Amino acid sequence: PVSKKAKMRDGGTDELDVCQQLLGELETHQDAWPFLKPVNPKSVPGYKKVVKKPMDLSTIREKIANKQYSCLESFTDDVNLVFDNCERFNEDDSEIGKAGHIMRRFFNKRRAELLK
Ligand SMILES: Cn1cc(C(=O)NCCN2CCCC2)ccc1=O
Repeated sequence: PVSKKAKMRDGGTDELDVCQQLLGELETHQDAWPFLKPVNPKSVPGYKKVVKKPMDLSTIREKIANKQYSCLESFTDDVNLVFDNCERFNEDDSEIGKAGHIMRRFFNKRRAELLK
């Protein structure tokens, strides 16, 4: 049977390259400001109780560095968690709620483009 290692394609962009490319584009997006660092539960009343699994772009950056993502799918799950948490806690027409929708649309569009 083909070993897992054998799946690596020399020189081709593998899944990890796609994750790093996508994360870089998310971090530098003008509407990324609510998502760059973990939400500070002291300065956001109710957040700790409401949001069971906090996630943010700096934590995702750290998980990539620590090789904690096995595939693009596990990376995508954490990115979606950022935006799902945002929808749960913020009104759609709030500044942060609007930023979350913009960022999620941007992510899905760029991911599809990079996988084509
Ligand atoms: C994702 N999210 C973020 C916040 C938030 O206030 N983030 C801090 C944003 N500030 C920008 C410059 C310093 C910090 C609140 C609710 C929420 O769902």
